[in-house]
Amino acid sequence: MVLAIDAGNTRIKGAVFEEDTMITAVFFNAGDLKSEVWKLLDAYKSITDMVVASVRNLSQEDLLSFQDRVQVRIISHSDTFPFSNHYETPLTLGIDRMVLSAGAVLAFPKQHRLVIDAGTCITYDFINSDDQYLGGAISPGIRLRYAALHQYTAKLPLLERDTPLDFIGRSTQQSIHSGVVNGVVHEIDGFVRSYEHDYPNFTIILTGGDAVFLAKQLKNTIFANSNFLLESLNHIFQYTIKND
Ligand SMILES: Nc1ncnc2c1ncn2[C@@H]1O[C@H](COP(=O)(O)OP(=O)(O)OP(=O)(O)O)[C@@H](O)[C@H]1O
Ligand SMILES: CC(C)(CO)[C@@H](O)C(=O)NCCC(=O)O
Ligand SMILES: [K+]
Repeated sequence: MVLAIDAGNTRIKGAVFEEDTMITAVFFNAGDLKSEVWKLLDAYKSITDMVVASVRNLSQEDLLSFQDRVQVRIISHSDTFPFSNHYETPLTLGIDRMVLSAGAVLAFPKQHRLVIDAGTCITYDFINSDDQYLGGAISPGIRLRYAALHQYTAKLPLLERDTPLDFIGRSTQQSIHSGVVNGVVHEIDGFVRSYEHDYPNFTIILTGGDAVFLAKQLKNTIFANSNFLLESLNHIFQYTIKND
């Protein structure tokens, strides 16, 4: 069994895989990494490997403390990925974006793919059918947009994510919901249209903490897979790392 760890900007996600099947998944804060991982290692004695993708500075000491129990593999830029990286600054490309792109190549061979990760940030990653990673975009995520409106103004309240009633916001609250949520929906629909202009056919993968919420509101029929990064970590492990 494999324990996949996705250390995102806001929270950490962990999942246990038996071959291609996810057995369990948990969310926790960075401060609870050690105790939460040990809980899983104790509950699933067959876990032999732990694969970690992190965009944050995790305590190396914490990670190394698991070494006696499992083989710890921290994904880095020097690992082998199933695409050629055409980013102009490949070493600054986020590890999460690299893992998602690798997962897209492995799960959807021989086609153009657009990965949209709606998390703390919204990232767009495009990998063409020749398995060349071209790049994409980074914009603020939904929670970040609500927080920024509140933090950088005197009058705007901090609101929780909610579906806008209409594109015309008829109150301060409705204006904020429309601006943030419809703004993101139009952004995604707009990016998809731009890509469609250059690439008539491509597979869209929508993931991240806001994926399910957004899928309901997008014009395009896009299915959300909230676990795509964890599944990609498992995929990378099964198909590449294990044989290294
Ligand atoms: N319990 C939750 N805690 C935080 N964000 C949540 C939660 N449930 C849904 N969300 C939504 O998920 C988004 C954050 O996504 P996610 O959890 O994927 O971020 P993350 O852990 O920082 O990962 P990443 O850095 O990969 O984006 C927020 O915009 C928020 O609206
Ligand atoms: C954009 C984020 C913060 C999204 O998690 C992460 O992928 C990251 O830190 N990226 C580095 C910059 C880049 O990808 O070009
Ligand atoms: K993200």
